[in-house]
Amino acid sequence: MSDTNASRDSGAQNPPHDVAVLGGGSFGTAMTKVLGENGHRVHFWMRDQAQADEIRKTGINSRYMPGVKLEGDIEPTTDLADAVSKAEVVFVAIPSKAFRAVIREHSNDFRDGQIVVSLTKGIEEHGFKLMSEILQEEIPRCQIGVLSGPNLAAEIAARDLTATVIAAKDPDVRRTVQDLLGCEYFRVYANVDVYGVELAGALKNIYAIVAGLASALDMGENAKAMLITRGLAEMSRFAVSLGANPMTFMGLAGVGDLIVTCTSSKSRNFRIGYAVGKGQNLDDAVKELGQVAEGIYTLKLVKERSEAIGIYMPLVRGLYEILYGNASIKAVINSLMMAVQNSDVEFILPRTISQ
Ligand SMILES: NC(=O)c1ccc[n+]([C@@H]2O[C@H](COP(=O)([O-])OP(=O)(O)OC[C@H]3O[C@@H](n4cnc5c(N)ncnc54)[C@H](O)[C@@H]3O)[C@@H](O)[C@H]2O)c1
Ligand SMILES: O=P(O)(O)OC[C@H](O)CO
Repeated sequence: MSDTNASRDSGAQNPPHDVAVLGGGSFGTAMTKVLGENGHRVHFWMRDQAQADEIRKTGINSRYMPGVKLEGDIEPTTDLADAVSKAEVVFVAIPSKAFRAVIREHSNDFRDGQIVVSLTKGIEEHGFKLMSEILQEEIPRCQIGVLSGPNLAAEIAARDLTATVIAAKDPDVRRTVQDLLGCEYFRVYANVDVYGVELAGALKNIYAIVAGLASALDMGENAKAMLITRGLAEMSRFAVSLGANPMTFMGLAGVGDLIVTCTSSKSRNFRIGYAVGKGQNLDDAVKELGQVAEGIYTLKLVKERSEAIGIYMPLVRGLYEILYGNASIKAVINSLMMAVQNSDVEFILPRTISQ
């Protein structure tokens, strides 16, 4: 599908490139739209032939982004090897549960030095691996990056002002992705803390579910602020203990993404929490959503991991008890509010400040 009228009026300065986007869901579609509008030729891979045919014919991915027209030089395809072979840079928006399998099956199709950027905000079940670690293991000869931030797909597709973060060790990767994606409504910041940026994107989904629950129960604005702030403290404590930079959690990929997913019903994780808060059972809520809510899987993994390494995460534990342990929401709230362990200490202050 090619549209000669599609322009780079959105502000990108660099010449057009061939890029691939893997994953035909909401976020793959949103990123394809940005890249197409920036004038790049986008090889947009999805597994469903009918969906690829629809996009080729109408420019619309009606299952995941109804009413949104993809403009520009977009090539929908179900041939992943072909998409990857033509691309200078590959963006991967495949849910974490399927991420490794797809990359492994096609690992020989990637080239030495090819830039591969994960857009996925999840953790692999076995071994607590992040997506960039999977890329490193499966296609070690590629240059790897991670994109994360407060990035609701529907708002990006509507060209609402948005900022994101590209994290990569290599400055060329960071600059290339900034050039490809940046435009008048999409601003791309850079960070070297790949692990922190990526882990923040996965962790915030847990607190979005908590915030959805709180919203369903009409808990009020004070409670919302408490949950977001204590969620930030909890996720930073966990991530820093695993090697992330604490400053990352003060940025877009940390507190920024936490705010947007904890305050918007456009977040699928928030919607799962809301549905459960209104009395729906988790499986039914997931079925009704019909899209991925990574937080329900991340929650289990983070609970196990935090207990294994001795990091105090009361919100994670409480949500786990509600979603997987049949605890009543009221009982969990009560135990969280009355907990004594650590709860009266907001920060462990540096000695110079506390004295
Ligand atoms: N939607 C957003 O606002 C948003 C924003 C930033 C990051 N993300 C992240 O992007 C990732 C993808 O999310 P999404 O919003 O596109 O999900 P989605 O539920 O909208 O779509 C998921 C897509 O993955 C495809 N898929 C599932 N299993 C597959 C497999 N085995 N092989 C190939 N394709 C498969 C589905 O067919 C579908 O096209 C998630 O990790 C999510 O956290 C989403
Ligand atoms: O819809 P969610 O909950 O998967 O959140 C989407 C993005 O991660 C928001 O930045």
